[in-house]
Amino acid sequence: MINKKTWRQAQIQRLHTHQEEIDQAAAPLITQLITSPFWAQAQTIATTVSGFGEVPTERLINLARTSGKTVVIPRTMPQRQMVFLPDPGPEHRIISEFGIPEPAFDPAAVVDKANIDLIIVPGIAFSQDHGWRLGFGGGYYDRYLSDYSGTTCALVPDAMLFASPEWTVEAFDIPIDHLITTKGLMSFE
Ligand SMILES: Nc1nc2c(c(=O)[nH]1)N(C=O)[C@@H](CNc1ccc(C(=O)N[C@@H](CCC(=O)O)C(=O)O)cc1)CN2
Ligand SMILES: Nc1ncnc2c1ncn2[C@@H]1O[C@H](COP(=O)(O)OP(=O)(O)OP(=O)(O)O)[C@@H](O)[C@H]1O
Repeated sequence: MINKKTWRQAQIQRLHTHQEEIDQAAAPLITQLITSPFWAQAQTIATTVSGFGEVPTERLINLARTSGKTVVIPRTMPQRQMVFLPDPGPEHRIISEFGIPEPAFDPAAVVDKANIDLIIVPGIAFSQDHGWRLGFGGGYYDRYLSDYSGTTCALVPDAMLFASPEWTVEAFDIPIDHLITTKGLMSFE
């Protein structure tokens, strides 16, 4: 098996060439998400502000807000830690050193992970055998999810879906509970 870093770089390149397909998959994937039981049951939802090669999340953020849910988005912290804060909206986000719009840090506003009902986890590749996930390589979500007990899901366009992991699954990797794919919902709980 080729090394994880090489495989990740190739997959990121691949996603860049599939941006149109990813953008087109967004609407049907989001429809599946908002009609799922775990969406209905979630009051506080964590998602990301998407970048290039990712499923666009802005519409999803708006849909959650208009259905009265609280949307929290990540802020990266030193030592590859991450916290979630309420989304202040597009105009009030601050661009991080990685180029990702984030909420300003306010210790009093950090949302405890026990109070996050559903985390929509970003990634670049997912496996349909067990819901394994590969991200951009920061390890932020693996660390964050290691003691998270709520529900996780991911929006997975075809270019991110693999029959089994083509990358190396490691001891710290946390599988995703529900993959939302163009072939339907795949649950691993
Ligand atoms: N839209 C979005 N926001 C997100 C994530 C995401 O995947 N998507 N994250 C999901 O985790 C967190 C940020 N993830 C990051 C992952 C890696 C690096 C990083 O250090 N990149 C290095 C190269 C890493 C390496 O190859 O070792 C760099 O850019 O130099 C930064 C942020 C939080 N916000
Ligand atoms: N629970 C953890 N505790 C400590 N270190 C961890 C943990 N999980 C992952 N790491 C470290 O983080 C690094 C990156 O992990 P990995 O390659 O799985 O990232 P990723 O899941 O692709 O990225 P991300 O979660 O940021 O999207 C690894 O070198 C690993 O040692």
